[in-house]
Amino acid sequence: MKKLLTIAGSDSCGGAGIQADLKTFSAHGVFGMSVITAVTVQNTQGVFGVQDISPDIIQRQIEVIFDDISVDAVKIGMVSKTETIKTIAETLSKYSIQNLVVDPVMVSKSGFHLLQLEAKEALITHLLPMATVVTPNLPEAEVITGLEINTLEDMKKAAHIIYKMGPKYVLVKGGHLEDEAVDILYDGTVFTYYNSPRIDTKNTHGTGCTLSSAIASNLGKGLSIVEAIEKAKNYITIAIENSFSIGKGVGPTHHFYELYKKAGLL
Ligand SMILES: Nc1ncnc2c1ncn2[C@@H]1O[C@H](COP(=O)(O)OP(=O)(O)OP(=O)(O)O)[C@@H](O)[C@H]1O
Ligand SMILES: Cc1ncc(CO)c(N)n1
Repeated sequence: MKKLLTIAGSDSCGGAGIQADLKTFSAHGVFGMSVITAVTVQNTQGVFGVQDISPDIIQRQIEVIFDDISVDAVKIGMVSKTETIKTIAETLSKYSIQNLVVDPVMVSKSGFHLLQLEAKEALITHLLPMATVVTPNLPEAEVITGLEINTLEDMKKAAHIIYKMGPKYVLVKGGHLEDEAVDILYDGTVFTYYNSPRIDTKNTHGTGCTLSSAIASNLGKGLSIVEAIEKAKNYITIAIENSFSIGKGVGPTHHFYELYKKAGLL
């Protein structure tokens, strides 16, 4: 079985963060491992607090995994603050990482800062150059580039600027666009479009975490970047189509829809 690692924050209500990543890994038939960077106090209505894990414990979690297990792909999500980012980058650089998906998580859908404002520079300097692919949503791409992004042309411009920061590929996600959910991949030369109709639901908690973990799973299984994103886009679209309410706010996507259907559990 392929072995996947997520380095991210815990979401107590289970729809985003580490919990979404591990569910996505399981749905892809890969073995999921986790290094927790921060514990959030979170439900479907918002994020109400955060406790960062100490850099030493983050470093040692990463080291014991890589010293023991060969990891086929890594996904990085919520990294909270500068010290955490530097620790992750320094520790990972001691190992040869095959596939690294960096989801530059900044602000939750409810508006909570999951990345401290001053940590943006560290994320750009230390994590983006290590990434196989970086997956900003529109607000994140705006913060990283300083552009205002409203159109597909703006998304392409942003992808170009982010590409220059060092990742091998950039995927600018259009989940925040009005009509269609178009994601654009840039490899330094060619733009590849991934289109899906906009699904009319409020239950989109953890869509970004789920997509980036699905991409990491597919890269870990040896798919090319274009195929890995194509399959991941298909997976997230089905997960959003079958999303559901669990509380009073923004509900999670369905990580296991296809599997449950096959198993007769729906
Ligand atoms: N309503 C929707 N209908 C169809 N696809 C969507 C919708 N919302 C998001 N997506 C898709 O989900 C994926 C994740 O994109 P999105 O921009 O929502 O990430 P995100 O904002 O980082 O998510 P989060 O911060 O909640 O984890 C993309 O492929 C995007 O196109
Ligand atoms: C822990 C965590 N990571 C990422 C996100 C972004 O969806 C979230 N809401 N919570």
